[in-house]
Amino acid sequence: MKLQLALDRLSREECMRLVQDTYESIDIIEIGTSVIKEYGMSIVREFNDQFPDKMIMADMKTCDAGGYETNQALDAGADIATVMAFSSNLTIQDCLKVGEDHGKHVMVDLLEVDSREKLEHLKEIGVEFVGLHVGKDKQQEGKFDVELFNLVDDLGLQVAVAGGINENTLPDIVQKKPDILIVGSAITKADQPKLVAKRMKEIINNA
Ligand SMILES: O=C(CO)[C@H](O)[C@H](O)COP(=O)(O)O
Repeated sequence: MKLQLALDRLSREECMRLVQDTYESIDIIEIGTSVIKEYGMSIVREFNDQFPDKMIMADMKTCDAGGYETNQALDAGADIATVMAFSSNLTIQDCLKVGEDHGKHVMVDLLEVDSREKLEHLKEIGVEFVGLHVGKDKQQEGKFDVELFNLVDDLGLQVAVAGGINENTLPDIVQKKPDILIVGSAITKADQPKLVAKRMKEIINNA
């Protein structure tokens, strides 16, 4: 299980400081959608150059022009790009093809998806890696809950999880053994991000 630090709604300098602070505890750096919208691919390039030992996810949240956008992210140095599950099959398949051509990964973000049928369909069209995700706004109604795992049970997919995960909810979530635990605000808004990231990594390692 890997710990991914999600950088959202932060300046370039804040992102840099947070990664430096938490460096020892994180496995993957996520350049969040809001940060990509602010700085574009240049920040993906910069973080890839600065932190060659870490994987980079560019949270593109692509929903159209899949091949083009995935190429942008992977060319800039991202190891993983994201596409939304509600996109057309053609969009998702174009993203997958570009990922394959680069020898890199594409994660299909399941934001607002609650049908098992949809998951089976994604699998049929070649999807191997999905993200169970409670969106930032939806978190007002409740954060990531382990029941969400029912959507992906026994499908043989790689699974990332995200949506307000914190130190209190992490112990239950790690019991489900997702491949990637994506944590944003619980670390980035903490008074001591380094300490929180360290404790979360310990919970993951001890699971
Ligand atoms: O993709 C995202 C928002 O759309 C975030 O990366 C994800 O939700 C993790 O951040 P947080 O832990 O703050 O919810």
